[in-house]
Amino acid sequence: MDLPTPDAPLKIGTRGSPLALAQANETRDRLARAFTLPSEAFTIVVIKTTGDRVLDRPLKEIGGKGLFTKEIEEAMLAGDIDIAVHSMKDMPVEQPAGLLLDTYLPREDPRDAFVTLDGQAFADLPEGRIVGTSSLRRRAQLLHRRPDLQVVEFRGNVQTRLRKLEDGVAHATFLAIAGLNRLRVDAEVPHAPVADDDMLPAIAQGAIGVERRADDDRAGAMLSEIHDRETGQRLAAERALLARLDGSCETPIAGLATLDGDHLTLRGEILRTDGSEALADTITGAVADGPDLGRRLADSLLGRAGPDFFDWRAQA
Ligand SMILES: NCc1[nH]cc(CCC(=O)O)c1CC(=O)O
Repeated sequence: MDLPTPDAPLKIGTRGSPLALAQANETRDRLARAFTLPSEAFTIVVIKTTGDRVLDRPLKEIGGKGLFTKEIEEAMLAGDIDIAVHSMKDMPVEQPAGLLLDTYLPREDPRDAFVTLDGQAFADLPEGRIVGTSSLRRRAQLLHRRPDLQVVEFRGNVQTRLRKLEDGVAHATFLAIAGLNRLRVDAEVPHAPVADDDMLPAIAQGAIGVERRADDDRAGAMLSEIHDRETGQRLAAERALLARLDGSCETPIAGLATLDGDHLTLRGEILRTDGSEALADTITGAVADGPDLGRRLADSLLGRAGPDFFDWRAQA
């Protein structure tokens, strides 16, 4: 294998947000360590995506899959970059022809963080308060558990959201703990972890995936050295559940797989967008059967839901 050098570096494509850059840097550092290469043997190429351009509108209005990935995947197919680093929870279950997404870094804490100016717990939020979130899943879970709360649209990076809390736009918001940890702001942002029993996270939350061209053997060989097998096993089950439910990151679906030796437990939840109804179920089996467990859990949820449950299907 011809390893990359500072003169012929491996090009790592990523969005330019602080979290995306942290994830790209982590990928570069893991590759450099695995092959004892200097970090100059890699270059990080920032690519602006449609999703980055339209920050003023709710994501669900813009619609369409691959909002944050299209330009990056085109650059990879064109050979302008060699690999691309993604938050797996934002990734569609299928990739464009010619691309593979089967390398995962060790997963961070998958739970959500409840963020308020004083770091209080979710359970202590007084009645009638305003919560800011742009996630359909968090909105639906919140309204289902706490119909007294008011939910307002909330976007932007961590600093923007904290400023909105200070300005009184909302009393609380939710962020993925993984994001806070990877940005190394977990000490500065007052937050309390939300137990996954109280609020099941998004499918693949906390996991970073690395995509490559299917015919790029060098990238394939290099990525196999940094792949985390257990994260791959958990995501295989979770993403099979998502695929069968026909969801995207903008639908109220939650799911989390955990491993105990050869044993896998997969929990899933689907909700009506307005939170009026939630269905949850758990399935357990052999780790090797993860994708099948995901499909079976989806079928059991779909069977209980009935045809009119899925008002979100029309939302793309
Ligand atoms: N949809 C945005 C997004 N995509 C991944 C993360 C956090 C990191 C992760 O889940 O890996 C976030 C922000 C958030 O939900 O707080």
